[in-house]
Amino acid sequence: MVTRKLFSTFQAGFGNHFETEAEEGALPKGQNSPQKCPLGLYAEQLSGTPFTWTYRIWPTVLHKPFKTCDTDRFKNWLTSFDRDDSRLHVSPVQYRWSAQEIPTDREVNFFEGIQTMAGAGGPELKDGMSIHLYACNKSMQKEAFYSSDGDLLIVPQQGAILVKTELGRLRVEPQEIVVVQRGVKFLVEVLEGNSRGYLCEIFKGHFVIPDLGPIGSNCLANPRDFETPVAYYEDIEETWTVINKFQGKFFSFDIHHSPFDIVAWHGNYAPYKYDLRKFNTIGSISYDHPDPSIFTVLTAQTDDPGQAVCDFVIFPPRWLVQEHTFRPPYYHRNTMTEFMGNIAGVYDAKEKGFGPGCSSLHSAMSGHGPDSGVFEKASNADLKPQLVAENSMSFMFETAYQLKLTDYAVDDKHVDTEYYKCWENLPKLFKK
Ligand SMILES: O=C(O)Cc1cc(O)ccc1O
Ligand SMILES: [Fe+2]
Repeated sequence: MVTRKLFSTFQAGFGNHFETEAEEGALPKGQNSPQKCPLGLYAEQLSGTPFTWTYRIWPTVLHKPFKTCDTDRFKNWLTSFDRDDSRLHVSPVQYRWSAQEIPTDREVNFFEGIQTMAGAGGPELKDGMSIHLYACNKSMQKEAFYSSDGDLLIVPQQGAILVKTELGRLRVEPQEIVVVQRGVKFLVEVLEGNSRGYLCEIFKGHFVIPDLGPIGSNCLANPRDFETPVAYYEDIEETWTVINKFQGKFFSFDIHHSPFDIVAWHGNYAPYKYDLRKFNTIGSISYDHPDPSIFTVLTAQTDDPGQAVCDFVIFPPRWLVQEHTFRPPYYHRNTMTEFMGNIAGVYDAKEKGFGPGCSSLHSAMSGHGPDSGVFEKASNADLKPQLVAENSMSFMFETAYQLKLTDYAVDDKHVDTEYYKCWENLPKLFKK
């Protein structure tokens, strides 16, 4: 018999220990591993760490043998950046790229449409991160995926997607993000056809909300605005394939049932989504331009305090009121590496050439800052309160690692080879 339970609710909070059951009484009371689980379910622990206990119709181990996967399907997804690989390039150039094209002549699902841009380290020692674009037009069917390599932060830019995970379902649209952790099986349905966006994969640790320090108890991304799904299951007996990325290689196995068969779970290792429009943005109310670390939504830290595997930072619509200040970003060089993307609208440091879907990279210590048009305007602006980036949303993946670039990223087909020209007209203003 086929049963589909549909729930549209979610659990609010960040990193909470949640418990949820799609059938009454499915969660064991007072213990994790009873001699016999309620409703004849199998107990299976998913340790990330932290941990989640799942109660499912079939344990994960019940599958046909692992096979190596048709590697061509995922050939643009690179994972290990420390290996000697002729497809990787080292460059301090300030890069800007056009949006990834969504194929029109063939069907591509979410994972097949992943195009790696840059990365450092790899999953072997669980240290590093990588950045990708995705572009797809097809929903996945009878096929699910899990990564043994790291956690994925998905930033849709065009097209709402349904992220169906073992622990529940999340509908995610542009201006929202979703995090799916290592090991969690999931598939992606394209709800509006053509879809694209950005991905950050971290091989170390997990994303957390940043410590607020002197900001105190609230602002930035408030914990209650994170949404974790409730349990959802399918009791369907038919052949499914599960694809596994393991140390950058792709494997698969067949199972005789839907992998989305977890009837109840409890724990604090679970996917979540967040609506970037809920971000409580703070800024200077006196003078000067603060570092955009105050716009950090999520951070994954290395072992060195303040050095991030990845800070996920956004540039939402906000008021600028600073007096006697050059209000856009200052010119700077940075020990961190800054990858930026534009989800919607205009980024205030770049009036032209960085439209929605575009990306840029400013690597460690490579100078960058506003283009000459923005410099001219902001140096002479009447400094009344100003709403910037109205209806816009840009973001940055900022990392302490030095990134290597892929063939795609250095190919002139995608690179804005004129990028350097946006600074060329900066005038000499020096007068003795
Ligand atoms: O380079 C960028 O556009 C990102 C950025 C913005 C800002 O306001 C200050 C520093 C910084 O790196
Ligand atoms: Fe910068």
